[in-house]
Amino acid sequence: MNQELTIAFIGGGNMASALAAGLIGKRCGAHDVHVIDINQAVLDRWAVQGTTVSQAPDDMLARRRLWILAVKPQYLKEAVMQCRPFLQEDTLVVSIAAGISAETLSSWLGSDDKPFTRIVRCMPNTPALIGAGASGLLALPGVSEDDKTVVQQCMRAVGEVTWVDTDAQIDAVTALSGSGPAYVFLFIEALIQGGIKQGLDEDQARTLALATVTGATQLAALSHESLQILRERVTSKGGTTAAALDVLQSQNFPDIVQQAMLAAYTRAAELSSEFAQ
Ligand SMILES: NC(=O)C1=CN([C@@H]2O[C@H](COP(=O)(O)OP(=O)(O)OC[C@H]3O[C@@H](n4cnc5c(N)ncnc54)[C@H](O)[C@@H]3O)[C@@H](O)[C@H]2O)C=CC1
Ligand SMILES: O=C(O)[C@@H]1CCC=N1
Repeated sequence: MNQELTIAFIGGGNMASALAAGLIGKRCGAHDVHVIDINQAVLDRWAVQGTTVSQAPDDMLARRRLWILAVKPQYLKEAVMQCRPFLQEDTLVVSIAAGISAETLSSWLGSDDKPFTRIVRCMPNTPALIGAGASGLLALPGVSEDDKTVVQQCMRAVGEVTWVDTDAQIDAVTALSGSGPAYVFLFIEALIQGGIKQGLDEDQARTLALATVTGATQLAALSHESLQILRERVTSKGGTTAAALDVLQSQNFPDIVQQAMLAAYTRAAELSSEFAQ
C-alpha cells in the first residue's frame, strides 16, 4: 500500500463511495481520505469508516495530494470555485464528471493567463465498488509521467484502465462503460421478467439470469475465439437460439444498443457546452 497517497473526494456520493471501497486498504488508509460534501447525511456514512469529513472546503484539502471531483456536472463549477483557494501547485486533480471537458476544468481551476493543467479526466463506472470497474483516462499536458502512474495505480485498484487522447474519446468511454452497467442491468431485468412470464419463480429466474450473464462474460474474456464464433456455438440450426436471435436481429437489437450509446455520447457533448463557461 502506498502510504504517501492522500486523497480528497469533493462530492461523496455513489461514485466516490464506489471508488473509495476499492482504494481504501489498497492505495491508502481511511485516515488518508478527506471528504467534502454539502450533505451531512452523506458525510456521516463516510465518518464511520474513519475518513475525515467536512461540509465545506477547509485546510485539509490543501494537504491532500490527489483531489477527486465527484459532484454532478451541474454543480461542479460551484464546487470547484469553493475548493480553488486550497489548490496547491502540486495538487493533482482528477475529475470523474461526465461531459465537463479538460479545458473547461483547466480554466475553472486556473486563471486566464495561467490555466491549471495538472488535471486528469477519468470516466469510471460503479462496478469499481467490487474492484471490477472500467475507467477511461485523459491527461492534460501538465500531468507528469509520475502523476499518470499515481492515477493509473488508483484506478487499477478498482478495475481495468484505458488511456485516451481526447475529450471526445472520454465521451465515448462514458457512453460505453460509464453508463454501460445500467444497460446491462436493464438487460438482466428483462431476462428475469421473461423467465417469470414463462413460469419460473423470481429467485430461479434471477439466479439463472445472473449466472448466464456472468458465465457468458467470463467465457468471452477467457476464450481466444471471437464473440461471433462463441455466439454461433450456442446457435443450433433450426433450434431455440436461432428463433430468439431472429427476433433480436429483426428488431435491430444491435442498432438499438448503438442508438442508446449515441444518445449518451450526445448528452455528454451537450453537458460540455452547457457548462463550458
Ligand atoms: N454514478 C455513476 O455510475 C457514474 C457517475 N459519474 C460521475 O460522477 C459524478 C458523481 O455522480 P454520482 O456519484 O452518481 O452522484 P451523487 O449525487 O451520488 O453524488 C454527488 C455528491 O455531490 C454532493 N455535492 C453537490 N454539490 C456539492 C458541492 N458544492 N460540494 C461538495 N459536494 C457537493 C452531493 O451532496 C452528492 O452527495 C458525476 O459528475 C457523474 O457524471 C461518472 C461515472 C459513473
Ligand atoms: O448518468 C450519468 O450522467 C453518469 C455518467 C456515467 C454514468 N452515470
